[in-house]
This record gives sequence, structure tokens and C-alpha cells, in this order.
Amino acid sequence: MIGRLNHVAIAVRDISAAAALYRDTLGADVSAAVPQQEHGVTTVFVTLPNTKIEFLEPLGENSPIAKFLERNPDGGIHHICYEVDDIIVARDQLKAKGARVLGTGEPKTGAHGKPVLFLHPKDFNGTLVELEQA
Ligand SMILES: C[C@H](C(=O)O)C(=O)SCCNC(=O)CCNC(=O)[C@H](O)C(C)(C)COP(=O)(O)OP(=O)(O)OC[C@H]1O[C@@H](n2cnc3c(N)ncnc32)[C@H](O)[C@@H]1OP(=O)(O)O
Ligand SMILES: [Co+2]
Repeated sequence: MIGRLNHVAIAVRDISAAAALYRDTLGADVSAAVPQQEHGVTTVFVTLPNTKIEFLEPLGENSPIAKFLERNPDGGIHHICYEVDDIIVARDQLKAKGARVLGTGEPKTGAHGKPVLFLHPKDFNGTLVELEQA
């Protein structure tokens, strides 16, 4: 079911500082910041030869990463995103196996313009898992 590692997400309080750090200290290829209103975050992507790093900063009042940052004030790894061929098939298979799909269960459009879903961290070794349709 899961394929390539699409990205590893790091939640931060200051996405500009995080982007500058990776660009200027690590010499990385860093995108502009993009607000993702539907997801309650602003994103920056760091393009690596074999995957991406996604920086997340809270956006708006009810950001889903706000409490994570209260628990982790310096920031931290927030989720991992795997690619799947068909996100509805994957979702239905996962639900049939008892995994909890977060939100309404219907995919949202993610930062790459593809359908994404999230699986509860308590079901996957304490790690928030995002699925993105390849
Ligand atoms: C668009 C872009 C893209 O890639 O396209 C994105 O990624 S958008 C990325 C932003 N969107 C999302 O993250 C959507 C999915 N996330 C969510 O719905 C929420 O963050 C959540 C339900 C996973 C957790 O929300 P919350 O922290 O307010 O909830 P709680 O405080 O009740 O947390 C419930 C339990 O899960 C744990 N927990 C919470 N967040 C995480 C995490 N990131 N990794 C591992 N464990 C976590 C808490 O410590 C707690 O454990 P204990 O019970 O032991 O204390
Ligand atoms: Co993500």
C-alpha cells in the first residue's frame, strides 16, 4: 500500500527563521512560504535529492499543530507522509483493519494539490502519518 516517502514534516514557531536556517546554514533548496488555509498551517518545502522536508507554522486560530508546539516549544518532527496509488482504496483498507482516519475521513487537497489523509498517531507507533495520492 504505502510507497515513496513524500515528506517529513517539522512544526516550527517561526517558518521564516527555519527556512533561512536550512537555506543559509545547510545550503538547501527552500521554497517560498505558502499559506494552506484549509489545513491551518503555512508551509515551506525543502527539496532534497530523495524526498522533501515540510516546515509547518500555525495559521489562524484553530491550527491543528498549535497544541503540538505547546508541547514542543522548540518545534519538532510532526508527521511523515507516504505516497499511495489510490487514497480511497488505501483509506478503506485501513479502516477495515481498524485504523483511525482523522477528520471527516474524506481527503483534503494537500500542499502539492493532491488528495491527503491523516492517520491517528496512536495507531502508528506514536507517529502522525499522512497519506498523499501519488
Ligand atoms: C497540507 C500539508 C500537506 O502535507 O499537504 C500538511 O501536512 S497539513 C499538516 C497539519 N494538519 C494536520 O496535522 C492534520 C492531522 N492532525 C490532527 O488532526 C491533530 O494534529 C491530531 C488529532 C493528530 C492531534 O491534535 P492535538 O495535538 O490537538 O490533539 P491531542 O492533544 O488530543 O493529541 C492526542 C494525542 O496524540 C498525540 N499527538 C498529537 N500530535 C501528535 C504528533 N504530531 N505526533 C505524535 N503524537 C501526537 C498527543 O501527544 C496526544 O497523546 P496523549 O493522549 O498520549 O497525550
Ligand atoms: Co504534510
